[in-house]
Amino acid sequence: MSSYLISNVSVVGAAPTDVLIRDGVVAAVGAGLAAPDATVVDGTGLVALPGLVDLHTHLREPGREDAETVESGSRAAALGGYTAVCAMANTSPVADTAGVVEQVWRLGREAGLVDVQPIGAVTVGLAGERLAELGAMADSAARVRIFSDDGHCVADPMLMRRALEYVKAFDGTIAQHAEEPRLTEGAQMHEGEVSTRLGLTGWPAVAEEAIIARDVLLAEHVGSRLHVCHVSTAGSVEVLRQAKARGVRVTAEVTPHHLLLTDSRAETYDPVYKVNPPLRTATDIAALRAALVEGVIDIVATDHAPHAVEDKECEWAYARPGMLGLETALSIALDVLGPRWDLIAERMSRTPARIAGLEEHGLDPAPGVPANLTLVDPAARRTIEPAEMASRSRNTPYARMTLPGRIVATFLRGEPTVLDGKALK
Ligand SMILES: NC(=O)N[C@@H](CC(=O)O)C(=O)O
Ligand SMILES: [Zn+2]
Ligand SMILES: [Zn+2]
Repeated sequence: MSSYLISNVSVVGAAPTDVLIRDGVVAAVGAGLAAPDATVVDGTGLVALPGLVDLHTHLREPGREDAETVESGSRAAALGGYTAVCAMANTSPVADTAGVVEQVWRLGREAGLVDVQPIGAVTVGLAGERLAELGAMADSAARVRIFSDDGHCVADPMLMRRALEYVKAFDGTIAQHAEEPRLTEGAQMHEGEVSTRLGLTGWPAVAEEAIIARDVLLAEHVGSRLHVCHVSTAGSVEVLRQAKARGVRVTAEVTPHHLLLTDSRAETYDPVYKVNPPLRTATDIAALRAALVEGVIDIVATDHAPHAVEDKECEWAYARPGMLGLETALSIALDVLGPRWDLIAERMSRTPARIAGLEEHGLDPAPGVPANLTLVDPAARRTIEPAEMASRSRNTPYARMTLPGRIVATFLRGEPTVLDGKALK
């Protein structure tokens, strides 16, 4: 295995030092390290972070390889500074058996760009009727610990209770897409002033908040771990705050787009802004940002949702919801939070790794630690060009926006997956 000496780099915002990587682990951290055999990577002006971990990624394989594959999504992730991603189960076939989660896990190993940790479905076919074989997925080579019907809500409270109870045996987590389906029938965007003006059916905040309120009570009742996907409203933050104050075992994520973009984007009728849950208001954004800083929201997760051109470049009502996220998440976080590196490391690497149980990830560079890390140039600014993205899809809401920060290099177990801003595989 090779050795790399990252010189003069700021580790999570601290004063510049050197980081020596050897045999897949961090061998030493300190100023003035000498290693004649090592390849030198000039870290001047760069910040080293523990490799980012995404708890919510759609890779579309199996089934929609035209939109994304495990390999193309892994490349997008590595370019975004990620060393691990959790792949959502709403593929075709659905990842509701040991066979499918093992296939996704194996494809991730073969691509070798990030660790791909499959998430298993909660219910068979995401149909919300009976539990999938959670135990078999947990025992499989993929060692599934997070289960989610994401894209759909586990709306039946009895099924949700059973799922929470079942995963408690192996300290698993149910990740809920919180959307009361009876309140969002035909919904096209956030229910509010803009939807009224545009005449589009609204997706009210209460459809999310009602499910989160129910689920934190269920999780409390059975003593299980609940994770709330893509929290998008100020009211959800208040429900989470109360639950956490009571000691409920709940964690929550917010996406980069819900921290930055408002429902006024729908005025363009450009379906690139159509997403579930929908873009909300400036008031919601302010509450989400504050909650993320405070820790009421634990992590940033991308909800990277690639869609083929024909599913996005059509009339708003027919377009599929979802937007790309992996290649822009760190830039949005930097834009929203500023250069608060410890906070960024906490919300985008350490805590998501802990929630997912990925023990080799989310660790700051220190001697003996697996060398999963990313180097960021905080001074760089780049203009987002959809055609230049590694994803097979083009549905980024940031096209032609100039964003701060650039990923210069990413290391997975001591080997670079990205160098000079370019993927090596
Ligand atoms: N976020 C979305 O709008 N879409 C996701 C599903 C989901 O995360 O709910 C997708 O799979 O496309
Ligand atoms: Zn979802
Ligand atoms: Zn999703």
